[in-house]
This record gives sequence, C-alpha cells and structure tokens, in this order.
Amino acid sequence: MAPLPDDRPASAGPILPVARAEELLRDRFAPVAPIERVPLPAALDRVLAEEVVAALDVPPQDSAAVDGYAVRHADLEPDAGTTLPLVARIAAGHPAAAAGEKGAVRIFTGARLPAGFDTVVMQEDARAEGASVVLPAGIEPGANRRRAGEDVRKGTAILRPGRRLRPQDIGLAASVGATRLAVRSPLRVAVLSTGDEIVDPASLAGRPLPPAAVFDSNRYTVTALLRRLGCDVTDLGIVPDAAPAMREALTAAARRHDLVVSSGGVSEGEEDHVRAALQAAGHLDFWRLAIKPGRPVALGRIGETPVVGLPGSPVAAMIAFLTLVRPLVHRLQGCEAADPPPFPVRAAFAYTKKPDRRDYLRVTLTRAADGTLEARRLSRDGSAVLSAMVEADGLVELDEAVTAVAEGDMVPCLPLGSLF
Ligand SMILES: Nc1nc2c(c(=O)[nH]1)N[C@H]1C(S)=C(S)[C@@H](COP(=O)(O)OP(=O)(O)OC[C@H]3O[C@@H](n4cnc5c(N)ncnc54)[C@H](O)[C@@H]3O)O[C@H]1N2
Ligand code: MOO
Repeated sequence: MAPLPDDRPASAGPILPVARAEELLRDRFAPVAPIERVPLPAALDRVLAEEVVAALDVPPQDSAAVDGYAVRHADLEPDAGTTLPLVARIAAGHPAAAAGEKGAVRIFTGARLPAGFDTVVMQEDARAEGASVVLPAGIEPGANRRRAGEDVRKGTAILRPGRRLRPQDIGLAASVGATRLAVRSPLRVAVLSTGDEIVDPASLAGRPLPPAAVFDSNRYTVTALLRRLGCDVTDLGIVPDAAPAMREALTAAARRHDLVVSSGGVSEGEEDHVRAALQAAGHLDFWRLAIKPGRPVALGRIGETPVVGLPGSPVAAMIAFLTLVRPLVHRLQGCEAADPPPFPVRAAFAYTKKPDRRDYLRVTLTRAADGTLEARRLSRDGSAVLSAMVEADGLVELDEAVTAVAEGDMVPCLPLGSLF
C-alpha cells in the first residue's frame, strides 16, 4: 500500500481516508462464516454461498395470462369478429385437453395452453352464446399468453453467491423447485462497552442512576445493528476502563468470535485504553478515520480476529459502525451486495466543512412545493445527541472534496431505512 497521508503531529499518527479503510478491509480480511444448507424459510437475510441454477423453465409451459378463451390466431377472421365453437374447458393445474378441431377453448389464468393454441381473448371482451363464443375483431397474435421460460430459463443462474437473501429471492428459488439453499452461518460477534461512568440500565432494576454515571446505550444500539446484519451477538457487558482488563477481555473474546466490537475509550485521553490494549494483545491497523462524526475508531486484529473500537459518543459510534463495521461484517459474511446509491436532495441549509474528510449530517426530508425532496438539518447535531438520530430520515453524505454546501444545492442523501 502507498504511504498513509499524515496531516497530524507524528505522535498522533495518520488519519485514514474512508477509501483506504475500504481497501484494507478487502485486502486483509476474507469471508470466514462457514457454509450450511438451510430450508428456504431459514435462508431469509442470510448471505447466499452457492449459485442457484434453474432446473426448469418458469413458467414451465405456455399458459393463459387471463381468464377467457384460447384460440389459434389463424382461426380468427382477419378484419371482423369471429364466432367459434367451444371445444374444451381447461382450468389451471389440469392437463390441457386435446383440442384438435377448429374452435375456442374455455381457459383460466395460469392454465396450460393446448398445443397449437397461441392467443387468449379476455372473457370481458368475448360473449358466450350457448356452445359458441363470439370474439371481437383486432386481437393481436400471442395476446394474453405467458411463454414458457419468460420469467426464468432452465439452466440459468438465477441467484449468485454473495447476495443477502430478500423475500423475492426466497420466492424465486422456490419457483424453480429449490428446497434448501447454501448460505453463510451467522457471524459470531462479541460486543462490549467500556467506561467507568457507563452503567447498564438492566443492572439498576429501577434504582436511580448514580452521580456522574450515564446509561450504556451503545451496547444496545450496536447489538441491534449487528442483529440487523444477521449476526449472532454475544453480550460481554461493560469492561472497566483499565488496560489489563481491556486486554484480557479483548483477547478472550477474539478467541471465540469472528469479530469483536467495543465502544468508548479510543480517543486521546490516558483513560482511553482500547487502542493500547489492541497494540499489546495483537496488531493495530489504524485508530482514526477521516469521517465526522466518528473519527476516533480503531481497527486491529488479535490473532486472525478483527477487533473494532468504536468511539463512545453514541452518534459517532453509529456513523463509525456504518463506515467501518458494516462493510467489515459484509466482507466476513461473503456479502458482496452493493448498497443502492445515495439519492439527490436539496439542502435547506448552508454548511462548511474541512476537505479530506467525509461528513455525515442528520436530516429530515420533506417534499417541497416543486416536488423536490428537501433536507433540513436537525438543530441539535452533536455527536452525543442520539435523539437526533431517532428524528432523522437520512444522512447527507458530503465527501472528501466538498468544502461548502450552499442553501439550494443538491446533495447526496442515504435514507436510514436502507442502511440499518
Ligand atoms: N483530546 C481529545 N478528546 C477527544 C477527541 C480528540 O480527538 N481529542 N475526540 C473526540 C471525539 S471526536 C469523540 S467521538 C470522542 C470519542 O472518544 P472515546 O471513544 O474515547 O469515548 P469516551 O471518551 O469513552 O466517551 C465519549 C462520550 O461517549 C459517552 N459514552 C461512552 N460509552 C458510551 C455508551 N456505551 N453508551 C452511551 N454513552 C457512552 C461517554 O460518556 C462520553 O460522553 O472523544 C472526543 N474527545
Ligand atoms: O467523531 Mo467525534 O463524533 O467528531 O465527536
């Protein structure tokens, strides 16, 4: 790798641009989750590990797309209505009766077309008269016919490895008769918090919060974020703000997990022990990322296991999760799905920023009179203001090159619903 840019005093070390962190994740880590075969319903949200190939055409045969009357188009009058005798009746799921003679076949949506029948007239456009049916002029050849294989062709790869399986993926696998899919097992992730001021709300059982303490929200947020990504989370609770305790906790967790995620204790203070613990127990890749909020975030390894130290400030922890942990989890799960691109919204605010850094602004979205989506910044925007994350609809992402946004500029926005 090329030398890291260093815009800080030597003691502080470099601040890594997001693109370099992404490169590092790709180069240093590989999928680790084992592959298992699970029944279709259990495959939802898992990462597919093997291609699914269609064993048959879907639909398997030419069939009617509507309730009506099947005909051979050649039997219709070229420029006038046609009256044809009814020669058979075919309901969906029943084999097509032989319908040799000239005539129309009463047919229902999804039923297989008899051999030679290529067109279906919708029943609303036809008139049954005793044993015959009167069909209008102007019917197109092939109207209302579903062709065999028009959805899926036998032998094609319908689902590729690396995708996180959505409801429609599970349905498509079922449509070709699959019953089990090869998917990645859930990643085993250990989560802990650190900080002597941090108290688990569950530990107080209704008693008041002690002086100088704050409730641990990060462990709950991070656990929920990881569950959304299909991980099996081990809750390691709150680890004391002391180097030996942190070192032991991280080392033990790394032995039994595919990933360890902590929060708090990564910035510059002498009470911030995560970085030192990582350096002592394993290897520190970097500890500052060029993002705001979320800059103090450490990535390292103990043995082969990646360890991420998220910042303590609750919003910074979420943004650092988004930029670092989420892509790392994807990598370890073998998930290759690209995120949908951000969509442009009109800034209803002005903003100046430092170059060479990626900023994330919490915004609400409303539709302006001209139809454009308009983004408003939340007035309380500190990296500890988690309630503004709850209020937000999306994150405006301003990349490294941007130095200012003027009111009315179009800016890229990531909807929170697509991320978490
Ligand atoms: N001298 C400097 N100080 C700080 C810097 C810096 O560059 N130089 N960076 C600031 C930035 S930016 C951030 S973000 C924070 C992150 O620091 P730490 O990861 O060391 O986090 P802590 O100091 O442990 O805590 C920060 C803040 O967050 C609260 N916190 C911590 N854990 C939790 C939790 N589990 N649930 C809820 N809240 C939590 C903690 O009480 C603090 O208020 O550092 C700045 N400082
Ligand atoms: O990363 Mo910190 O969140 O900028 O406050």
